[in-house]
Amino acid sequence: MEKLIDPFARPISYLRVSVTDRCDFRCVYCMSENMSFLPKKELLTLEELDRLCSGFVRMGVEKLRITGGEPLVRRNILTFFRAMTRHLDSGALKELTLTTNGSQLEKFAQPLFDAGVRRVNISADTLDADKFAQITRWGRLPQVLRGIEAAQNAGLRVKLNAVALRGFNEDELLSMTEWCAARDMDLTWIEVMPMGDIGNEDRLDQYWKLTDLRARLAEHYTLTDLPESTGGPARYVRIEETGQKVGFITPLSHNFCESCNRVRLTCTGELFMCLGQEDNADLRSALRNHPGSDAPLEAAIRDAIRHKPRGHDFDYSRQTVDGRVSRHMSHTGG
Ligand SMILES: Nc1nc2c(ncn2[C@@H]2O[C@H](COP(=O)(O)OP(=O)(O)OP(=O)(O)O)[C@@H](O)[C@H]2O)c(=O)[nH]1
Ligand SMILES: C[S@@+](CC[C@H](N)C(=O)[O-])C[C@H]1O[C@@H](n2cnc3c(N)ncnc32)[C@H](O)[C@@H]1O
Ligand code: SF4
Ligand code: SF4
Repeated sequence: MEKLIDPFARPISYLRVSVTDRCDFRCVYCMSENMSFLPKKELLTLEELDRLCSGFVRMGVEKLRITGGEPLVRRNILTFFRAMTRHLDSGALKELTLTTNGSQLEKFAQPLFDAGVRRVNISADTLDADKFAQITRWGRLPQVLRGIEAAQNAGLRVKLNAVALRGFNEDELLSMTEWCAARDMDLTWIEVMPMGDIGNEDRLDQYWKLTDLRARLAEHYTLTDLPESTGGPARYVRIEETGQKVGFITPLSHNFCESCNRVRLTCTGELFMCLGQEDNADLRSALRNHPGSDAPLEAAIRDAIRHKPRGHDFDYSRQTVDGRVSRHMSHTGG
């Protein structure tokens, strides 16, 4: 079947899927404490998610990243992971992976490995238990640490994702780097993005520029730029002293969109062609209106890809948050 190519000749081979907007944490930069969630009937069923993802795989998607909200709080989510194993077995899908807050990994790490997952990105912005409770509001660090350990014991490669927050985790730059190095884990820093109204938090105050973070790291270690890219916004360096990889996701200070290879599906079946734009296509109707045939769904996907924009419009340069998008990260799936 003909592969998906967008108007800027970028092949679309990576689908990020948000399987729920719910979460057991309330990270201050992501959600308000009294966040309201979608009614269950709005969500795609696991069977519908399977049909959609399988359609994308037939059209050339080779990497599937499951995210949310917290993907592992979606009921029976393992059924979905196990259903995707058939695409790994056939060779059509090269990677099945997830981004998680780690809270449920003690229970899920082994079954995920058994379903074919080999790598997992776990989010943790601090290794201090009190600060962790403060930033996640509802999260508890020891539970996440047990989850990380379970993931490694199951054979999953772990990458830690940390949002760089000025005045919050600046002082942990070296200790977190060393903690990850000691456990053979890579570490990726993310700049905070203007997604969704989360009440009184001001992301401009929280914004810690990664060029500054990198310069501080370079005062202590020898950094070698790595040419590799996963087609996403992360750029990587190797720390020569520890051998580990450190990534920088700089959506605001670096333009990486030219090599974009991804689109994202929300838990309600909207396809967002770009994380930083509002334009989306309703795939749920194409799915529900044609239960017996996948052709209308495939046509809707192709049509959507024809509208993929060149890039995002986030801009902090004038010291106001321009180009912000109104939906939450947990809806689009960070
Ligand atoms: N602006 C922008 N940010 C993105 C995009 N994809 C990922 N991000 C950001 O990067 C964060 C981390 O992404 P991950 O879920 O760990 O995935 P990744 O970095 O693409 O993963 P790998 O490269 O496969 O390891 C996300 O939560 C987003 O904040 C994108 O397409 N555009
Ligand atoms: C939305 S979460 C979904 C998956 C899972 N709940 C987790 O936390 O890993 C995915 C990633 O988005 C990041 N994130 C959430 N809100 C963000 C924001 N406003 N700016 C930058 N990153 C954000 C989180 O830190 C996390 O690494
Ligand atoms: S970043 Fe992840 S863990 Fe934190 S509130 Fe958002 S979805 Fe939940
Ligand atoms: S901002 Fe949009 S175009 Fe740029 S990398 Fe992200 S999804 Fe792709």
